[in-house]
Amino acid sequence: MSSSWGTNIELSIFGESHGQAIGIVIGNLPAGIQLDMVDIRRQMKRRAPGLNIMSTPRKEKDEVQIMSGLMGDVTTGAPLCAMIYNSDQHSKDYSLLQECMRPGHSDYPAYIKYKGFNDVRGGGHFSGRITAPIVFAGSVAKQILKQKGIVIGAHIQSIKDVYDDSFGVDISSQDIENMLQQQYPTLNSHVFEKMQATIEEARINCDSVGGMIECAILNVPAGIGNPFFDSIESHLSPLLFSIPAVKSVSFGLGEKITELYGHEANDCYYYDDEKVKTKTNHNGGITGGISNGMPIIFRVGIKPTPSISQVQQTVNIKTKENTELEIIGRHDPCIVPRAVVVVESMAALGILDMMKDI
Ligand SMILES: Cc1cc2nc3c(=O)[nH]c(=O)nc-3n(C[C@H](O)[C@H](O)[C@H](O)COP(=O)(O)O)c2cc1C
Ligand SMILES: C=C(O[C@@H]1CC(C(=O)O)=C[C@@H](OP(=O)(O)O)[C@H]1O)C(=O)O
Repeated sequence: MSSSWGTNIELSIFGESHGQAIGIVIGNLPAGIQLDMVDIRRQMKRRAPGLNIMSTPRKEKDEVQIMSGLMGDVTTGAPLCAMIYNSDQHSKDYSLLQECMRPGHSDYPAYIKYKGFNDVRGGGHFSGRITAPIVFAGSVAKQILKQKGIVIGAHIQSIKDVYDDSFGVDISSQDIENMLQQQYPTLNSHVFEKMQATIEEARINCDSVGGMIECAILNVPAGIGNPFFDSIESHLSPLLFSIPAVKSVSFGLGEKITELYGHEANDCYYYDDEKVKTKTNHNGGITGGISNGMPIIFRVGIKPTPSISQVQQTVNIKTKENTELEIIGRHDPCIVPRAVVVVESMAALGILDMMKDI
């Protein structure tokens, strides 16, 4: 398995859900960056499991231990290595899953690829748990970007068929900061109750639900990105698709833009004092693969959590028989609320990697 990424900064993630620890090494960070560890802890808590009934009951503190790259709270320029020890593994929940393949999870393709040696416990290296170190790295990236005025924030766009509003063309940094005061950010403050009820109904029915997350990256100057293979879309998408359970990524209006005429889809320019802006932002702040100075807006679609406790049809890979599976154990009835900060983190890492002069 290769778990490395980056052209400017270098990321290498490691660990398994039921192993001793998970973590990340971040190479090529600038030296002399003062990190706000209180903010990092707050970001880690936005993702941490076990906080309420919308989440897996697995209890992990997700406390980050820095092994290298910091003196005091200031980066030294050496690889920044962060470890998070696992403490609440219930590995016996996975005994049957060594042979009965969970529909929708990585078990079957991973069994084939790794010849049955892969660790299925808690999802092993495929686990959503591996997004904890991503949130650490993303929080560092967000802090570096913030010093350049770049602000990133995401909200729950939908849970199943319950929808929040979408970002407006004139979304400001202050709006993002206000939105992020909520543990589970939405733009319409009334909608989360309905979302929560939808998640709870699925949970009670031994089922799960998915949804969408919308993310805004503000104040990226015009001119970042490249045509073709290293467009902003091309650079961010692999990171976003790396988040377990992500099934779609779209920028601006996404697929909806295909329903419009050209005169509706085009974002017309105007001068606001000396700054060039667009009246609409259907292209999500990117044209020709390059930032145009408007907010970069994208959406990520997350599938319903695969591990559900209803009876499902599957195969036993050892006995080579069709069988039924009732999964026991601890699982998120919906991944979306905990993944909001993961999406922001991936966005921050992708943009930081593209801004080579930072
Ligand atoms: C934050 C987070 C939490 C997750 N929690 C669970 C979970 O409790 N149970 C589960 O089966 N999958 C969970 N997943 C999703 C699986 O890890 C994912 O579906 C699986 O690795 C297969 O990958 P794929 O869905 O991208 O194909 C979670 C994902 C994330 C990002
Ligand atoms: C622990 C986390 O989520 C885990 C993600 C996960 C999966 O299959 O992705 C399966 C579950 O693991 P376990 O069976 O050990 O409880 C979740 O709890 C976390 O996100 O920190």
